[in-house]
Amino acid sequence: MTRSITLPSPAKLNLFLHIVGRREDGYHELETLFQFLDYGDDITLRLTSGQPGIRLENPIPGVPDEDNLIIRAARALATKAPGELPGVSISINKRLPMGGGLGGGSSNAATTLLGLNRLWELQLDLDELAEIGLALGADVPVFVRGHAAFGEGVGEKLTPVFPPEDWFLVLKPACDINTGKIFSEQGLTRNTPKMTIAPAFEGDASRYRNDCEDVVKKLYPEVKQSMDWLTKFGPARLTGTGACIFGRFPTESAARIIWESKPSGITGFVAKGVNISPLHQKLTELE
Ligand SMILES: C[C@@](CO)(OP(=O)(O)O)[C@H](O)COP(=O)(O)OP(=O)(O)OC[C@H]1O[C@@H](n2ccc(N)nc2=O)[C@H](O)[C@@H]1O
Ligand SMILES: Nc1ncnc2c1ncn2[C@@H]1O[C@H](COP(=O)(O)OP(=O)(O)O)[C@@H](O)[C@H]1O
Repeated sequence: MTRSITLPSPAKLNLFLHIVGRREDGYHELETLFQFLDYGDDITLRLTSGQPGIRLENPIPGVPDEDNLIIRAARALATKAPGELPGVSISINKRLPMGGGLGGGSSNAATTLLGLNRLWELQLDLDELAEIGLALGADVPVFVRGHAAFGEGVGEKLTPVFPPEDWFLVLKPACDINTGKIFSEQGLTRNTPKMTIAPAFEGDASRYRNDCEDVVKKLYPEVKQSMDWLTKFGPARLTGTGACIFGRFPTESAARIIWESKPSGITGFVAKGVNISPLHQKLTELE
């Protein structure tokens, strides 16, 4: 039996994000293109047979353990086990900014689900894990399935796509944005027409956008400033409901040159877009 495993928990970008309607429960219906980045957190899961229970060795400041998506995912998975499970000790090396629109919490949940499914030898398939994930957050299923995808509904209806694996400069303006606040804004565009076919790529900037961008720029001048700066070098876009923005580049060095000239006070990183999640790449290597 494997006793310990360290797995990546990558970021996602919403290469575009359209709001095409609203459900009766108030949730917004989206059309979005998800691609992963080869950059993110790492999670180590270690079985502790003599010591039952689920423990997080390094809690995330500001996130109580009961709310932490790692713990919530582990507990949700444990309810699917037929009998007694060995205990597990979990630690996280957090690199992704929280509340940045990079899906860090959702990715952590997916990595925990897939990792513990293997360590606990539960043999749940991806459909079952995606269903457990969806109850934790709308972005969890795409991380569970691990392929770049056109997402519909709240993001749970996924069609695999193959956008080009370009390089991205991701900037994190110095503000925290609450997803619920953006979706409750009056001025938000909620009536973008639905697409008839799943687009494989968002190359044509005039057709694809992020519908949250105008509202976010108005409410958070930090985002507008970063966007104005990045736009000098090419098209820039918001991911999710922000706060992170990104620019696309054909090579790593092209992205790094711009990164090195960034104004002081902005954090961020350079990473490659990938269509197979680094989590799934690692799990395949371990087979
Ligand atoms: C917008 C997206 C796009 O990938 O990413 P992020 O910016 O969070 O990374 C996601 O759909 C985020 O989904 P999820 O992570 O489940 O959102 P939550 O933070 O739980 O949502 C907080 C609140 O926002 C509103 N909400 C969220 C998603 C949605 N499709 N419609 C909504 O109206 C709901 O009021 C919800 O209670
Ligand atoms: N393991 C986790 N990592 C990050 N955030 C978490 C985690 N568990 C719960 N959260 C909560 O989820 C919120 C959204 O975080 P995150 O998923 O990183 O951003 P976003 O949804 O904007 O992409 C955080 O502000 C935090 O309160």
